[in-house]
Amino acid sequence: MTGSAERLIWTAEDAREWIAVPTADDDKYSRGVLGVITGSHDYPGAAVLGVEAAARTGVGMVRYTGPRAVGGIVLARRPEIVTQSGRVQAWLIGSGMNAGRRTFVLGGEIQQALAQGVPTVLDAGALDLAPDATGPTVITPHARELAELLSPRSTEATLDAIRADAATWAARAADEFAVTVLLKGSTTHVASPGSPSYAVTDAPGWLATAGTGDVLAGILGALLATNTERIARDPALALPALAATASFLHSRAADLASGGGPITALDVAEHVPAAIAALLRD
Ligand SMILES: NC(=O)C1=CN([C@@H]2O[C@H](COP(=O)(O)OP(=O)(O)OC[C@H]3O[C@@H](n4cnc5c(N)ncnc54)[C@H](OP(=O)(O)O)[C@@H]3O)[C@@H](O)[C@H]2O)[C@@H](O)CC1
Ligand SMILES: Nc1ncnc2c1ncn2[C@@H]1O[C@H](COP(=O)(O)OP(=O)(O)O)[C@@H](O)[C@H]1O
Repeated sequence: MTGSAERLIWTAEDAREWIAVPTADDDKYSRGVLGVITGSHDYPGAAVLGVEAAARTGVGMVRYTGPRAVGGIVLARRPEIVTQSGRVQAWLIGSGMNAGRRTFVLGGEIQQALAQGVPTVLDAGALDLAPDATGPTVITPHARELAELLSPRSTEATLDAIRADAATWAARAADEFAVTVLLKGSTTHVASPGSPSYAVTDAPGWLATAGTGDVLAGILGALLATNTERIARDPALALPALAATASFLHSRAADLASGGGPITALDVAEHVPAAIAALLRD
């Protein structure tokens, strides 16, 4: 089995280093534009949640270019979102989509996005595209999705095996696809080829509710879009650090939203600004 045995717990001190705080010289384009292709007729909510989370993580602009009908729903929640195509610094693709129902047109648009080679998050219904990724890429499966992804390549990659040794399987998938892997769960494991592996611990169990993974993908997309220079300089350092930071912020936003009680996914997205402020303040 390949992959690093080293595993580090990601802390607030680590995460703080990866928040790009805007300066007086910044404008919306210099801060970074995140392109988003998510949601579907079946799961429009996933697009709303990811876009909400990205916008609240802090980014110059979010361009939503997923299915047009979904774009109307996204705009109804967030009029700040731009639905015209244009240049982007990073992509978030796949939340709320079904790979088996990808139309020819949508598949072409996703391939065009991937061909740009900019930092990309592949979630849910775009995980099958991990082998096609050309740029710096983070995939964000949960254990079942990772089993589906790996099982054609390894008969050992069962759901039970992955649950029993999540860190090792995250590292194995990272090597297999040459991407950064963020494997979701009560502990989230981040692995990247040639880099140390990180674990994000202490997430509240209340996070186990529909749509919180879509929120995490949005947070990560915004972090990639706002850190493109650091990613270009040293992708092996930056990608796993940004993935672990996204998971850390997600968890802290959930704590703030919860106060010890239940949460919804949208509550988590709404508390991301306070989680970032606390990180920068403390
Ligand atoms: N608001 C939105 O738009 C939201 C949109 N979302 C979007 O949904 C998409 C799919 O996401 P998902 O990972 O949840 O996979 P999903 O195919 O549903 O299930 C996988 C497998 O789980 C199992 N299973 C099912 N029910 C079970 C049960 N009661 N108890 C135990 N097991 C159960 C069942 O397997 P089985 O047990 O049948 O073998 C099933 O095959 C993804 O694109 C995501 O972004 C979500 O984020 C939610 C909010
Ligand atoms: N028991 C748990 N304790 C803490 N966090 C959890 C737990 N179960 C799941 N999570 C987190 O909740 C999120 C669920 O994401 P995901 O499985 O993609 O759900 P969805 O597809 O509904 O958005 C992930 O960030 C995961 O790490």
